Amino acid sequence: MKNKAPIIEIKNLYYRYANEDVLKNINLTIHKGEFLAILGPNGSGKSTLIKLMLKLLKKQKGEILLYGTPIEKYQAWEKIGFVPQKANAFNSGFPATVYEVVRSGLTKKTGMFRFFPKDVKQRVQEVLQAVDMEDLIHRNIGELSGGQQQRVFIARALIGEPDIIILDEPTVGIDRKRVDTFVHLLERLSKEKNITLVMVTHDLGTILDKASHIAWLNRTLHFHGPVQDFQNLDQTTIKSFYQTEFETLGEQMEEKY
Ligand SMILES: Nc1ncnc2c1ncn2[C@@H]1O[C@H](COP(=O)(O)OP(=O)(O)OP(=O)(O)O)[C@@H](O)[C@H]1O
Repeated sequence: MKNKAPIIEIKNLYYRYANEDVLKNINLTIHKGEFLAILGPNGSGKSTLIKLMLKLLKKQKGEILLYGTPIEKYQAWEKIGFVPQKANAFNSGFPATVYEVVRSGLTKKTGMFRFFPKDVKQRVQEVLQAVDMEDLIHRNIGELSGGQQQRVFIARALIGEPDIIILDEPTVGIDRKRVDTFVHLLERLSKEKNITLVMVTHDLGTILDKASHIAWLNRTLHFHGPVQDFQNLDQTTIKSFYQTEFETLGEQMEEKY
């Protein structure tokens, strides 16, 4: 990854909730165009790390640089799209159409006022097309399946023309086959639009042939590197990541858990 610009740099990062150390000495650099999957057991600090990168939590100790700027001073949030955990949890009566949900991704911050209303409609159609959802533009969001709702949220993130999209477990509650299609869509966006992706996931089997890099977190960062290097790790090393709950890597790759 020579000559690729660092987009997110995390240096000596620690985080503590009231009486629990959750992140310890995290050092991680994410470069332009990477598709990074963040993996780790429940409660290992994955969501906390993502929230710190997005300034949804205030940094306590260590450094976070976004495009080379310390996060405290960073302003260009329109470059960073976010798809939160359980975005796909609308009930069928939720009173918003797919069009409205996607349009709501255009905020003052993302430069909505650059667009005339006619152009907004066109932009919504374009991003829905990118996720193969343009036919459902007038449907109510709550009437869609979990996988379809997640695609709408990707479109919502895309409408601000982000440089990077951060996703927190976007595939929870979606069946295996649809997860594969969804992750394939992300991979395509990453390649075609050169969008950097950071995705927290439990779907190791699905992610291994799609992501470019893996970060294995369990309060500390046990591994960070290209996916091929992760696949070449020996089983004793991988076992130490899981601590207690361990199956062979082969089983992990075959089974969704
Ligand atoms: N707001 C909070 N206040 C106190 N403790 C919290 C808070 N949010 C998370 N925690 C604790 O911090 C630890 C890490 O949580 P976090 O959500 O970052 O883990 P995670 O790896 O994303 O977990 P999961 O895979 O289950 O979503 C957990 O023990 C959790 O209980």
